[in-house]
Amino acid sequence: EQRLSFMVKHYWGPATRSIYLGLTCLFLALHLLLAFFCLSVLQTACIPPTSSSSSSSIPRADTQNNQFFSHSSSAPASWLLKKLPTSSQNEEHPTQPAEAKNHQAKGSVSDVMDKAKKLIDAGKQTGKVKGGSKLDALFKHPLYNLPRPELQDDDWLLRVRTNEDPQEKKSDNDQEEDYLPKDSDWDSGSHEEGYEKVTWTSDVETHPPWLRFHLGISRWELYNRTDHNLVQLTEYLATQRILGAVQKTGGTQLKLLLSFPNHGQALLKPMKQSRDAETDVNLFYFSDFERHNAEISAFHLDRLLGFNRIPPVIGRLINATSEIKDITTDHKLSKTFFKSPAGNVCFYGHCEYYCSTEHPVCGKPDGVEASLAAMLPDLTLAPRRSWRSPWRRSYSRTKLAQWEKDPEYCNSVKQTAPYNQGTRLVDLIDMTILDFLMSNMDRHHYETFEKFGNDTFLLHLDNGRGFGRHSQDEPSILAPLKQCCRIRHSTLLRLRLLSVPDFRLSDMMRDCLTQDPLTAVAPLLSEPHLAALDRRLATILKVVQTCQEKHKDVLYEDLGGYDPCSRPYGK
Ligand SMILES: Nc1ncnc2c1ncn2[C@@H]1O[C@H](COP(=O)(O)OP(=O)(O)OP(=O)(O)O)[C@@H](O)[C@H]1O
Ligand SMILES: [Mn+2]
Repeated sequence: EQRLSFMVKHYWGPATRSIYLGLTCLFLALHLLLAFFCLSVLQTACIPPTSSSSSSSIPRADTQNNQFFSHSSSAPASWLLKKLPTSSQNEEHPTQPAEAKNHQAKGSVSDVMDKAKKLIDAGKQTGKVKGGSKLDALFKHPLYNLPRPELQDDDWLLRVRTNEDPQEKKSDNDQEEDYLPKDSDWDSGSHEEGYEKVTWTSDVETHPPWLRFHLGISRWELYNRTDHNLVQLTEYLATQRILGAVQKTGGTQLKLLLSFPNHGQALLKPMKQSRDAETDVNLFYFSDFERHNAEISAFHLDRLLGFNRIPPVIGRLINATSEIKDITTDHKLSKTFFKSPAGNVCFYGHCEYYCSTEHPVCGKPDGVEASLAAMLPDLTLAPRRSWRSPWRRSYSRTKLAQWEKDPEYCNSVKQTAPYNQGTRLVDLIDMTILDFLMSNMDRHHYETFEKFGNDTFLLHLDNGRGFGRHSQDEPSILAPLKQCCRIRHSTLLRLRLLSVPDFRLSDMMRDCLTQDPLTAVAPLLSEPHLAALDRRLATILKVVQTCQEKHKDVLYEDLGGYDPCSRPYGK
């Protein structure tokens, strides 16, 4: 430093020197100011205004856990090109985005600072600007950008086989099926009428949105929220020409499998009753109608909670005549079409519940509101396991389930595989929270991808029976949380964030839902349904608080020493 000041003295005049000093002071002052903003913004966002005891319940960790990294979001398929036995082979794959390598540094102090800077900008906007920017600010919050373990090759559900893949690999212990054939195989498929000729290669750029979605599924989530492909996928579902529509078997109510020209598919659930109809109080949960707007809203709610465990769902106005009746190859389905006394096109299909002339799906005159969910990869490529929920209802008008009779029920669940290790129990609690918020009593089963064994997320499929009643809550849905008194730390912090006025869950949901095409017809959730979300969120937070007053190990620590609320600077 002496040398430097000597040089400054030697070469620069006294005037320049004072400018130099002034600039240094300004630089330091700006940094102090920045630090001050970071603290204030992060603290207001993380600590709810009402709870004074809550901050003490957040354990403070002192070290940054360096084993955590976040993974690249932009080009998931490039990770799947093939198994890479050594790191040196990495260089052979120029398709791996440079970004992926840069992301290795994520989770570091500088990264947290980066996020904090962005937050300051976002924080300045909140309150001033309406709607959308609050949602942006929410998703920019560190709680929605937590460092994740770096994904290994076997953390991806599927991978693309490339020409360089040695043939003998198949004879290894490697049992996995490769997702895409070799590039040279592309041309050999037979072509069905209307379907596009497949021109995909291992290059991500050539993949349609549905394929990118499949290739982006990982061990811990169904999609990466920041992946640009999600926007393309939702647009794709909303606009693609419908080439095929057949009834999908499995389950109890009517649903259709749609096919698109580039071989993508969607699961359609039609609107069967007026959108705002509250479920009849005398109907059992298992007799309740499925609602298309519940499927759409559940996707957004799950995403807002930071889970990312529901396949993307959008709303679409379907022409029952030209987009179903005229094109279907399903004769049993086409036979159920009729014209109602009012002159509307109706159909009812074949299924266990509500598939009759008395419960038809009717257009106005042929426009039918429906939810379209992106299809998961075919079961032959990515088999799934279905698990019976330990808190499954009895599905009987008279019998009670074991969990309804035994207050110590959770103790036995906690000792039973797979709930006795890993994240399975807290994953189930996450699902419980989602279900209580939307009042879904119909979660009898859940599914996982077989490939990932027990160390994986739970798919939250089938949400059609949520959002049935806004005037009433269903406390029994919270039984797993109440009985086990266990919750992921990150989940709890996000729930608290969503109860802060700036990020109120109902406001966030309203904003998310306005992005859906069907909002043009009518809001997907009425105001009473949105208000019910805030009320139920408060109930969940109260249940957790009661747990914390009675028990010690309520929080499942998943932040790995990273606490975005108490230590915004890492060190
Ligand atoms: N997006 C999806 N992609 C692929 N398969 C799906 C998707 N959503 C649901 N499924 C599968 O379709 C089956 C039936 O769907 P769903 O559970 O929604 O119908 P349902 O009629 O409500 O069933 P149930 O009466 O059993 O509740 C599910 O078991 C699930 O495995
Ligand atoms: Mn169902």
